[in-house]
Amino acid sequence: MSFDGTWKVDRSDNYEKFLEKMGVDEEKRKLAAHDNMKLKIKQNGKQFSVHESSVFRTIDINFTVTELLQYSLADGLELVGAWKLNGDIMEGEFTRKDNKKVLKTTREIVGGELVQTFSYEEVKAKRIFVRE
Ligand SMILES: CCCCCCCCCCCCCC(=O)O
Repeated sequence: MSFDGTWKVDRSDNYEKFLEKMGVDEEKRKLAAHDNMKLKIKQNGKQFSVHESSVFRTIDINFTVTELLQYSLADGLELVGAWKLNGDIMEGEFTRKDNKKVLKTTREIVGGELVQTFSYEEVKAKRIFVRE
């Protein structure tokens, strides 16, 4: 199943607790709960381009699976890591540059929705995106 397309966040599960564990302050957590996140994804084999837009910012990220990628969160926190493909599932493992702790994330198409999971320090969350 292809990730290609424009996806908008529809609902989240435990996302605020995850952000809290990540150290995001309360004001930004409240905003993040209604961030209108959209991901426009294009895949060409192992190469991906992602156009991310939300109330916080709009950025373009290009990466090749398994190759190291630098990614800055909206509050400036920097991550380095890589996505890999495990069958139809994208699996990402990213290390925070500030404290060396690992954030894991996956993307998978489930029933026509894009489900992104997050895991950091035993706290797990999910965001579910629908096609725009
Ligand atoms: C505090 C907010 C946490 C959000 C965590 C996002 C983790 C994403 C990891 C890397 C994303 C690379 C670009 C992409 O594929 O969209």
